Amino acid sequence: MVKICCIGAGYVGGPTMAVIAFKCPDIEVVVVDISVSRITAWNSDQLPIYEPGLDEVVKQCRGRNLFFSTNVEKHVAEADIIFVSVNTPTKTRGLGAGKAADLTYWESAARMIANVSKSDKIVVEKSTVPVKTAEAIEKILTHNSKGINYQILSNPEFLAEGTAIQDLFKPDRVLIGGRETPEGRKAVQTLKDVYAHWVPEDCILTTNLWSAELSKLAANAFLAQRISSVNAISALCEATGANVSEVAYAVGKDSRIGPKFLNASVGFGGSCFQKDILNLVYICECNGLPEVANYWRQVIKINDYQKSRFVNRIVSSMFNTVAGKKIAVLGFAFKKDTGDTRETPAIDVCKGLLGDKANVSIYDPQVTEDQIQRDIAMNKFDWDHPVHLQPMSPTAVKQVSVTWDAYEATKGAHGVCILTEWDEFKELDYQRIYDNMQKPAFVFDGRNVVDPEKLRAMGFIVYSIGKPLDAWIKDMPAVA
Ligand SMILES: NC(=O)c1ccc[n+]([C@@H]2O[C@H](COP(=O)([O-])OP(=O)(O)OC[C@H]3O[C@@H](n4cnc5c(N)ncnc54)[C@H](O)[C@@H]3O)[C@@H](O)[C@H]2O)c1
Ligand SMILES: O=c1ccn([C@@H]2O[C@H](COP(=O)(O)OP(=O)(O)O[C@H]3O[C@H](CO)[C@@H](O)[C@H](O)[C@H]3O)[C@@H](O)[C@H]2O)c(=O)[nH]1
Repeated sequence: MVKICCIGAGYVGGPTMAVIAFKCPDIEVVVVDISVSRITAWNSDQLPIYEPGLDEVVKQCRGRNLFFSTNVEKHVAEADIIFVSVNTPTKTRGLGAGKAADLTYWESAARMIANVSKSDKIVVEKSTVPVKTAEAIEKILTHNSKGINYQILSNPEFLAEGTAIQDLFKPDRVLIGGRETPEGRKAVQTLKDVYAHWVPEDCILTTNLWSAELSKLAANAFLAQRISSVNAISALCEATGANVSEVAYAVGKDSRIGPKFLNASVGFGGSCFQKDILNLVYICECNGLPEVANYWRQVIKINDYQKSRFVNRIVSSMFNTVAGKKIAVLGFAFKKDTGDTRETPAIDVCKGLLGDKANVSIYDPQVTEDQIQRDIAMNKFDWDHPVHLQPMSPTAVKQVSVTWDAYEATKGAHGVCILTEWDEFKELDYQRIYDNMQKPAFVFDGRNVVDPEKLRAMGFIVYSIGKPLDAWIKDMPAVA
């Protein structure tokens, strides 16, 4: 029986390995992690991450051919194929701080593999890494190899959170990069055979190592660029009376452009886009390509602009001050159908409102108060380290309250901001919300979830990203 071990039981390691175990009953899969609490949760009924469909997949194969363990070294030593899916945060100190990927966790995993291995291994980069990481890893592994043959493959993951199981069951493509040597090709074929259990052959792409590593960064940069493009246009729509949904629809009808990923929003969030673009920017700079670096940096600048533009709209609409006012925030996760808050635009929006002394009352169906308080207090990029290495829970910010009910959050509020596109926010009883709010009652829709005309008929003053402005808001000073 082929044995797979995955180092890192996070948002990627957990679901990807669960699906491999589910689709390949003839393979034993063990997911290992240094975080005891994560592994305990994977072995319980309350999985550490919320992802539609994940519970069923895990229940089907846990204890059969899927195992979660903290015994990292034992399972690495026994495995034929080792996936490495550990954190690759943005560096906060030293050379490349604020841009370059911090490969501390990757390097320590590679050194541990070199120390404990007694048989040949295929080591698979699952984490998103800078181009040429495989070369560095190869050096670490082979430096003291005791005659062991290591083959490094790059197999970046393209799943999106909230749809991870669907994406893994039916991926657009699986990408495998390897060395162009007989041993390298053999290793690529071995991994291809794993995916071939359920992925059609023509969807499994094989390339050289560097193409695979770079394709992951490039794909995320292209995706994020689409959002920044439509968000940039949303600002112009507001200035001119155009409607961003109509513009995006018309633009996306061009088959060369396509309709997906053109939803204007308060800004993109999530653990990947910003981190991976910063990483790309740094690689371009290191390769003497400042123009290319600046081109991609602009995608992040527009994203930051969109978030601050949103906060400024709120403050300027409400007589240029939110001090002492209750602002309800509906949605804190970075997108719907996940409890993940990493780099969520809600953090920046809440910090902006708190900076103007608002009282913020937050409701998200999947995010706990503890998580929200940690996120608001945490320094930039600290979130991307194993949980037990993150700073301890800080003193709670008193101006922030968290509820488990949208009506409670909005009761007595002066304004409501919608920051995540949870389906349930479309179905709320907005008349009830209006009746229980201070007047004038404002809705700031950062996800274009509500029908502005319906809410205006109830009496709300509504701001929807990229949509024609309410007369009230139009009269307020322009903001940036
Ligand atoms: N989240 C996504 O949607 C996504 C998608 C594609 C790629 N990626 C990439 O995959 C990688 C992992 O992302 P994630 O979201 O799963 O992160 P995560 O923080 O959820 O999981 C990483 C896990 O690795 C563990 N870990 C760190 N060092 C370890 C070590 N030396 N030994 C054992 N365990 C160790 C941590 O405790 C943590 O549980 C990153 O490089 C990320 O950029 C993420
Ligand atoms: O039209 C859109 C689409 C997305 N978003 C926002 O963009 C962010 C990212 O969304 P999404 O890409 O769906 O989720 P991620 O889980 O971050 O997935 C991205 O990042 C992963 C990690 O690298 C990749 O594997 C995926 O392919 C890539 O889509 C979220 O805040 C979304 O709300 C928009 O604002 N407008």
